[in-house]
Order: sequence, then C-alpha cells, then structure tokens
Amino acid sequence: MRIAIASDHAGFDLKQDIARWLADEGHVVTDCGPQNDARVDYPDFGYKLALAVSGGACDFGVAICGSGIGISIAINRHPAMRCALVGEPLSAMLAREHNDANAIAIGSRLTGIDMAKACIAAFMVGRFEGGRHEGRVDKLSAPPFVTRKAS
Ligand SMILES: O=C(CO)[C@H](O)[C@H](O)[C@H](O)COP(=O)(O)O
Repeated sequence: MRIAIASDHAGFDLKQDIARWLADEGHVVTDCGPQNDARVDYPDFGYKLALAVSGGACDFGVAICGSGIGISIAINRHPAMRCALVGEPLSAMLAREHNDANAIAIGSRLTGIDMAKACIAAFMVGRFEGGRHEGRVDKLSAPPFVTRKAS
C-alpha cells in the first residue's frame, strides 16, 4: 500500500521505526517529515499528511506525536480526512470498519513499537462495512456549521 507517515519531534523516533518496518513489509512510504528530532509543531506535519492522503498520493496515513492527540486534531481539520487516535488494535480496526478512517494517530509517549505495529496491521486488515455506517460517515463531510475551506 502507499502509506503517508508524519510526526512531530516527540514522535520522530517511532516514525522512523515504523517507516522502516512498513518499507520492509513492501509498502511504499511517503515520509511527510520531520527529518530530525528538532522541536517542531505537529500541525505543520499533520497538514502535509492530510494533503498526501486527501490528494490521492497515498492510501492512508500514520501520524505520531507525543500523545497522538494534537496531530490527530490537525489532520481532522481537513474535511476529507478521518483520523482516529488509537492505542490498541481493535480501535484501529473499528476505525476502518465503522468510520472509514483514512488515517490513524498514535501517541509515542503512550504506545510502544510493538503495539503501534499491531494497530497499523489491524487498520490495514479492516474494511469499511458500509450499510448503517454509510450515512454517518457522509454526515462527517457535511457538518451543520461553517468550516474552514481546505487548501
Ligand atoms: O499534541 C500533543 C499533545 O496533545 C503532542 O503530544 C505533542 O507531541 C506534545 O504536546 C509535544 O510536547 P513537548 O513538551 O513540546 O515535547
């Protein structure tokens, strides 16, 4: 699969480990940065991942910050993105099956490499179930309040 990956400084080491693992597994990884562990702001890299996935260059994204919270909020500012913060595989699979998520976020200060890999593997196995979930996911694209336009 074509997978975008991004982090902030707190998620940098885990990003590197996950990117290597995904490439070893035969996936095409687009690294949206950063390229070192210097202190940065998670929105800058979350937005790059959102553009890579929403633009069609990547099938889904893996985003990492210290807690996973900040970068998931940033990615979800893009109207075409549905990023789920996960810490165990069942949530990762449900994010796909029920929410048609196109990104997952992981907290590097909360989740180790083995659990992160298990989450990503579960996410990749999951398939959107459609049916009763279809209309709910559609509503995520049409909130009844003004949102900022995506660039
Ligand atoms: O956005 C976050 C919290 O919701 C992330 O965990 C960040 O990685 C974190 O805030 C970074 O913290 P730091 O003290 O600047 O390293």
